Amino acid sequence: MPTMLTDVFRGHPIHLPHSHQPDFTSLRELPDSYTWTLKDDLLFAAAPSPPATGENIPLIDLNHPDAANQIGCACRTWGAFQIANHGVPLELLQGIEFLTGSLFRLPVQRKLKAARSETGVSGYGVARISSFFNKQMWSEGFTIAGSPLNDFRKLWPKQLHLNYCDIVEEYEEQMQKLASKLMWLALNSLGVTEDDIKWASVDDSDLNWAQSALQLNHYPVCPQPDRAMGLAAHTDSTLLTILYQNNTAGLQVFRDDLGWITVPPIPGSLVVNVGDLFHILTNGLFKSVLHRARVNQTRSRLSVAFLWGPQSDTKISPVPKLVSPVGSPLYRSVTWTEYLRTKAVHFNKALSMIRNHKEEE
Ligand SMILES: O=C(O)CCC(=O)C(=O)O
Ligand SMILES: [Fe+2]
Repeated sequence: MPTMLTDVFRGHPIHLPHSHQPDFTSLRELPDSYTWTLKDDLLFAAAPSPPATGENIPLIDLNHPDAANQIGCACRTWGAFQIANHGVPLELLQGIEFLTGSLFRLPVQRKLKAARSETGVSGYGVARISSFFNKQMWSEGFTIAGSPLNDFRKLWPKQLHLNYCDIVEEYEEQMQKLASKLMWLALNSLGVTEDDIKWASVDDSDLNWAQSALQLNHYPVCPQPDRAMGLAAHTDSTLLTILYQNNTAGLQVFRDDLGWITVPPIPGSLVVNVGDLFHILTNGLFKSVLHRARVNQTRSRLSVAFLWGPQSDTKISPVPKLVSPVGSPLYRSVTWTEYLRTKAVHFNKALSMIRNHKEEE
C-alpha cells in the first residue's frame, strides 16, 4: 500500500518546544520567546524592497490569451504570481474564510481537542517548521489532510461541522481543477506536454494522480509586529500551492536581487507559489519561492494554503526534455513522501540533499 499523506511523519515525530498555544489575546507585550532577532533567522532582517522599484509578483488574468507564457515567465523569475478570473466562485472563497475565522475564534481549550499529534499531519497546532527555530511564531494553524470530519466534530459538536465539511470538500475540488490547469499552462510554456510526463494525465477529470492538503493559518493582532514572525521563511514542498489570503497584508516573497516583497491582497484573487517538487520537475527552471508571513498590530490575518502534489508513490524527476543534452539532471528522482521526510529532517536544505553532483555546490 502506498503511504498516504496522513502517514508521512509517522517515523518523524516533531518535538515542539511548547506543547500548546498561548492565548494570544491576553498578551500585551511580546514575550521573549516570541521576539525574533537576526540570530534566530538570518533572513529576518534581509533588506526590504527599495520603495522606488514598485516591483511585485505579477497579477495574471487567466482569460488572457497569453496567460500560459505569463505564468511561465512568473514561475522562472519569481516562483509566484497572483491570478484573477480563476473560475473559483467568490462565495466559496468567502465560505472558506468564514470557516477559518470561526475555527480560530473558538476557545483555546476547544481547539486543543483537535490538536495535531506529534506524528500526525491533520489537526490544530503550531507550524510544523517551528521545530527548526528557537523562537516561536505568532500564529496558529489547522491542517486538513483527508476528511476533516473527525476533527470538525470535536470542534463543533452540533450540526455545523457537516456544513463546514461540505465547504472544505467543494473548495478542494475546485482547487484541484485549478491547480492542474495551472500546472499544464506553466509546463506548456516550456514546451512540455502530456507525452513528457506519464504520471499526470490532462484528461483524468477525477485527478486521481494528484493529492492535496489544506493549511488554515491565523495570525492574531500582535503588540510588536516588527519584532515578531508570523511564519518563518520557507519554501513549500508541493508542486504548486494556491493561497487565499484575507484582506490583511502579511505574505512576503524573497528575491535575491530585491529582498522581501509584500504581496498585496487583491480581493477575489489567489496567490500561486511554485513548490520544491515543481522546481525539481522543471530541472530548476521554475523557482520554488522562499516566502514568509509577517504580522500586524491592528488587524488579524487569515490565509488558506491549498498544498498540492502527486500521489505518494509517484517518482518525480526532471523532465528529460528540460535537461541539456550534454548535462545531467540537477536532481535525482523522489516521491512526495520521500521529499517530505527529507524536509522534516533537513528543512530548507532538503533540495540540496537530493541534488546530483553535490560536490559542485
Ligand atoms: O499565510 C501566508 O500567507 C503563508 C502561508 C504559508 O506559506 C503556508 O501555509 O505554507
Ligand atoms: Fe508556505
